Amino acid sequence: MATIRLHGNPFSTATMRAAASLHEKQLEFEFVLIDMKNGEHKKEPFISLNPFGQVPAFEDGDLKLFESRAITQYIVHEYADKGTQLISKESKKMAKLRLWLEVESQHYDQPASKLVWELMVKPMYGLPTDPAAVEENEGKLGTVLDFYEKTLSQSKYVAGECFTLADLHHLPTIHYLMKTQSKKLFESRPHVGAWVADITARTAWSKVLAMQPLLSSK
Ligand SMILES: N[C@@H](CCC(=O)N[C@@H](CS)C(=O)NCC(=O)O)C(=O)O
Repeated sequence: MATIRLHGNPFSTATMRAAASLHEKQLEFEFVLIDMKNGEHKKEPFISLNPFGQVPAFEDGDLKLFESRAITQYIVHEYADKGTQLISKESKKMAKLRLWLEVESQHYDQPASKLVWELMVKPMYGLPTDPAAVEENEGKLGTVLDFYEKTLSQSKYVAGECFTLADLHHLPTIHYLMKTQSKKLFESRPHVGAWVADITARTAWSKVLAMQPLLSSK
């Protein structure tokens, strides 16, 4: 098998998303650390892998990809017979799964990522949090999570009774938001809270988090 390489930073949500799919699929891969503090993501050789200068980038033999959700989709299709089955062969189940991949990227991710920025990243860099942005995005995320609560009262995972790629895509932002005041948005909705507890307890996810202290010296 050709060497799989994931280029990124272990603290980046998009890198964590791609890494989670590799660990769920029990694939061996080489992690190439991109030192973002020194702007390695804006220079060669990384910029040839992602012209937009954002982590992660990915290689599998002669295939080169960027955009974390495109990377995970490739991994789950190419390695469908390995590790956790994260997609479905049934077209109706797959349609629902695709719908939830869209819900995550088009409705959930924007307020969730803004809250991660305001409540986790800005304080780390000594920048002031904007309370108005927090209030606005907590409101937006709460509305989105009301729909999740309804869905998760009818099925264990967002796209049905099995953990899928649609659940996995949420993990990085949930991980950071559960360390902030915004965790109340998840915990105050009982089915959402149970889903968060379930998906964050996965072995593959603990392997993603284990990449952080090991590589945090750079
Ligand atoms: N949509 C992209 C987003 C990638 C992204 O925003 N990466 C961040 C780290 S999580 C980054 O590289 N930020 C540095 C920058 O934009 O200059 C993906 O999912 O891969």
